[in-house]
Amino acid sequence: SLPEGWITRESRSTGKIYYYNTLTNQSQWEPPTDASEDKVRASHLLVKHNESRRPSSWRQNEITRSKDDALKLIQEYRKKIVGGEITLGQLALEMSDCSSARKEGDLGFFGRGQMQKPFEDATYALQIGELSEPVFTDSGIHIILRTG
Ligand SMILES: N=C(N)NCCC[C@H](NC(=O)[C@@H]1CCC/C1=C\[C@H](COP(=O)(O)O)NC(=O)[C@@H](N)Cc1ccccc1)C(N)=O
Repeated sequence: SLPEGWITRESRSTGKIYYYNTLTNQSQWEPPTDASEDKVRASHLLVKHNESRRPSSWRQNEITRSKDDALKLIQEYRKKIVGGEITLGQLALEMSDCSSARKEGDLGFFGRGQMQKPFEDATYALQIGELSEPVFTDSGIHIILRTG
């Protein structure tokens, strides 16, 4: 069987079978490797903006801040976390535009092929316990803490 989100498709032009991930819209000729062994765990704080793919969240019905303002906010949050003033989880609880806010930003374990590519690559590049720089996805701007 294929890892989560992956299906096989037949190429219209060549009739060859290829692999498509319905979660990330990735497509590739080679069969996706089963990422079950190298899963990671992370918490994140998401700040959405008016160019986000879904500019709405549990916190704010219509999100109108600009991408620049979202980045300024994320940088302020990151400074507070690095300075030890507050933890990412506590800040995510009140400020994250993701539904994982209610779990202090915890996303649980995930493998490759599940999250949007910039988010996945940033998380896999972190050491456990390390906090990312601002990460841009179609959802908005994130700071990510790798926890597992
Ligand atoms: N555990 C999974 N596999 N759930 C599917 C992930 C889908 C994936 N999501 C993302 O890549 C980004 C990065 C992290 C959060 C996220 C986006 C959005 C917020 O952005 P929006 O979609 O409004 O644009 N939050 C989510 O998806 C939440 N279900 C994440 C979550 C919440 C609670 C518990 C676990 C996971 C994607 N391929 O779009």
